[in-house]
Amino acid sequence: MTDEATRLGELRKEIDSLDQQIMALISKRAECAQEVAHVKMAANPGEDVFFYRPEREAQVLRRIKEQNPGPLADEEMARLFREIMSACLALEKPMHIAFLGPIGTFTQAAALKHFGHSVVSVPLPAIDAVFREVESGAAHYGVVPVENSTEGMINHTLDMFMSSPLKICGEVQLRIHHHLLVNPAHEGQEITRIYSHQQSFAQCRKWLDANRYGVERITVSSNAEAARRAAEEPGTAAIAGDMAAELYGLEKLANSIEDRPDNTTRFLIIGREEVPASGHDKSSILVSMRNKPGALYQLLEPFHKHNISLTRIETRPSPSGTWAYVFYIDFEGHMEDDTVHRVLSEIDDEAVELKRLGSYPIGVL
Ligand SMILES: O=C(O)C(=O)C[C@]1(C(=O)O)C=C[C@@H](O)C=C1
Repeated sequence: MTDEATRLGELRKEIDSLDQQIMALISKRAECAQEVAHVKMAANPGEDVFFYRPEREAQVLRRIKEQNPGPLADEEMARLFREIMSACLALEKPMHIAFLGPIGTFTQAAALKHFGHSVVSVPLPAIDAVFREVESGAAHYGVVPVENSTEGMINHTLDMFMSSPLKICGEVQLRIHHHLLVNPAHEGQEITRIYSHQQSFAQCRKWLDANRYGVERITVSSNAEAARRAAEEPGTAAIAGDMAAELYGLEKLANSIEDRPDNTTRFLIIGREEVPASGHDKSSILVSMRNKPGALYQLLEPFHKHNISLTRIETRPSPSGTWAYVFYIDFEGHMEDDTVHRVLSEIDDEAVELKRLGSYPIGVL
């Protein structure tokens, strides 16, 4: 036997033994999670038990990232534990997650990044359909896009919160890479049409102008739908991501064509329950003020006075017409915190309406 073969043999034996230990530990962990489920059910007989604990999951993943000894990257290690927890939770209760579909969209990728792959993910055709599915109890949680670093807010999602009773239970960010995709079976055909979602066209506008100027751009309902059409129609291409490319067997004619290299979309997790504090949280509110001079100052002053960091403020037109304008505000902290409590009661004194959309762990993955 060569030296290489001997050494490889030793190392593989060690890997086999480590795998066995990892498997035994994961199985023990899964048994623990099953026991957690029994404890939860015994303590709340006949009630709707909350098996999924977003604040606990955030704490576990943060701890993993902090204590990771390497050589695996923190994100990689957290991803592995994300999947272990997802599988453990599925033993407690299989989760149904509604997302803005169809299958293969970035929203599905965000849902799987946040919840892991042991959930049942349910594609729905529109943002309001995702809200309805969760409101009715048909899905445990929903995932919808809320903002993109290149294109700004997804107003439809913001506006849904004006009328929906749902809470924001989490957030997840996804780096968005768009590719120009074609069906390899159509090779040699001149591309005369490009399909994509309106947001993706906007995120790749400069690249398209520089590289495919004059080619007809056809807006469709999602990137996945664009990929489906490109797979079927010769002489067409799609702008979509990896998941859609894989799903429809498309090939990359050009890779990562987004105009900004940091192109990122933030998604919200919507659910029916409020989330307790995880120790590193964010909150969201909707506020309408009277249309008078100094209204915006009055709204922001309590945040400044109590040293609370705002992470976003957006203005939206009022749906009813009785509100002059509506502000959507994200800030650091949890509504259980004393300071946040004080800020909100000061705003409440001045506002026409204050709606608490929820407090949730700042995205870990
Ligand atoms: O700690 C709990 O409450 C659990 O149910 C266990 C566990 C885990 O696997 O760590 C599983 C699911 C929850 O979402 C959070 C954590």
